[in-house]
Amino acid sequence: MLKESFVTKHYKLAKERYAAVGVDTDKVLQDLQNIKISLHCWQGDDVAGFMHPGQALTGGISVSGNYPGKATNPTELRADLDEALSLIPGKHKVNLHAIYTDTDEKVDLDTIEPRHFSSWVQWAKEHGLGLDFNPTLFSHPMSESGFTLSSPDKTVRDFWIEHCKRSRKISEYFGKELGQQCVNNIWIPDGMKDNPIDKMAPRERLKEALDEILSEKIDQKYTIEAVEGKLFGTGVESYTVGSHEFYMLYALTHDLLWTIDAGHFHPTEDVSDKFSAYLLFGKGLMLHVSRPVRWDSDHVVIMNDELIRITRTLVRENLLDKVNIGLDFFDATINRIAAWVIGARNTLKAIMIGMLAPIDELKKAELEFDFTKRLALTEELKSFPFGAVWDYFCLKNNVPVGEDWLEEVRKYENRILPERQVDQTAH
Ligand SMILES: C[C@H](O)[C@H](O)[C@@H](O)C(=O)CO
Ligand SMILES: [Mn+2]
Repeated sequence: MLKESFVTKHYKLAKERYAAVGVDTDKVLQDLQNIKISLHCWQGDDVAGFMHPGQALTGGISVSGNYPGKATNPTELRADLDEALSLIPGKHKVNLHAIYTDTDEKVDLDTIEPRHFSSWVQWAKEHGLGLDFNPTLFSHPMSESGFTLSSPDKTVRDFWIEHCKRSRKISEYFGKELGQQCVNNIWIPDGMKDNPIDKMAPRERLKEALDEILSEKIDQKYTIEAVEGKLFGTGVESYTVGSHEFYMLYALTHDLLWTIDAGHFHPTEDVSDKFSAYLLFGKGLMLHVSRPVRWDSDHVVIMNDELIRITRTLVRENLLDKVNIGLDFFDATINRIAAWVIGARNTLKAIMIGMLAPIDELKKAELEFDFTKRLALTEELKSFPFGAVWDYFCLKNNVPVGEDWLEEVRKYENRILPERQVDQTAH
């Protein structure tokens, strides 16, 4: 374990080094303190949820691995989230899916109500957390055809419209109870494995369904819809009804958020390039920070160039108050709590790295066509002592510095998870 005096001494040196290029590290730490990351609950149980135990994961997404000890009920999931959040500096949000109900009642997606999530609200209040929400339009008999809101079958469409309407009410409830806006993110898996004859009709049906879902006005102070497109999913390689262009334009014309999931584009696309293009016209974005490896594989977020490009863009272009940042990955080959901690700490650290730069000076150099200075300075910054600033941020937030958090996860794993293994085999 690093001594407090060691971390402080190193921070002082780093502060001096950054001051030499006009960067105020104390101000950066203040700004970083205000950043909220929405932690996706579904990393804790491999996107299973608690509504329909044993239901297979469908919708063209999949989780690989079978690491022992996954959460099997809301109490366990909240305990795991508590553990993860205790290792992540700052105050954050938790992102729930509709299948994460906490109730003894027999309830389905078209009958859920706010009260089925009251324990989550209670918990969020106790921990000073915000909540986000997602209707779940997959892993259900009504999505078996591969179509939900765009289905040609009216019974199927109506089921999902009802579910999405109810999800809005749950989001509104979260927003009212917690005093902060809840983002209600709609993603549907609809699409076709092979070439369709008609790409227009499913999109017309999706548009009509969304119009119907949103027909009741709800105060955006409490909740706002975000709509998430995708290039393709497994089994729907030829056509995705909710494509990027569809949702970008829907969000723009309906005063909503457009969700950009870093794993949902062609692997060579730079998603950070889309922020300024959209935000010149649109209200805001929901960002799903993920890591696609060759495709939408939902790997745990690491500190790679893609992540840095995303966070640097958010900082340099002053977009942090227009972009809601959430995580979206699911890996069961490693400890699930560690997965949250690694992804969240990396995202925060990458935002901090974006902030640790003489941005005004770099913008001035660019305006003056001094591309030599721009390149020289940005390259030098890559070896500045940002690690010492991060360690100090962790220390100030009373969370473990450096790799010490892993020891905490191991202790939790040894104390808590074996009991679950017994339970899981017993069922
Ligand atoms: C489980 C989520 O709804 C899902 O990850 C969604 O956000 C997505 O990205 C689907 O590929
Ligand atoms: Mn996503």
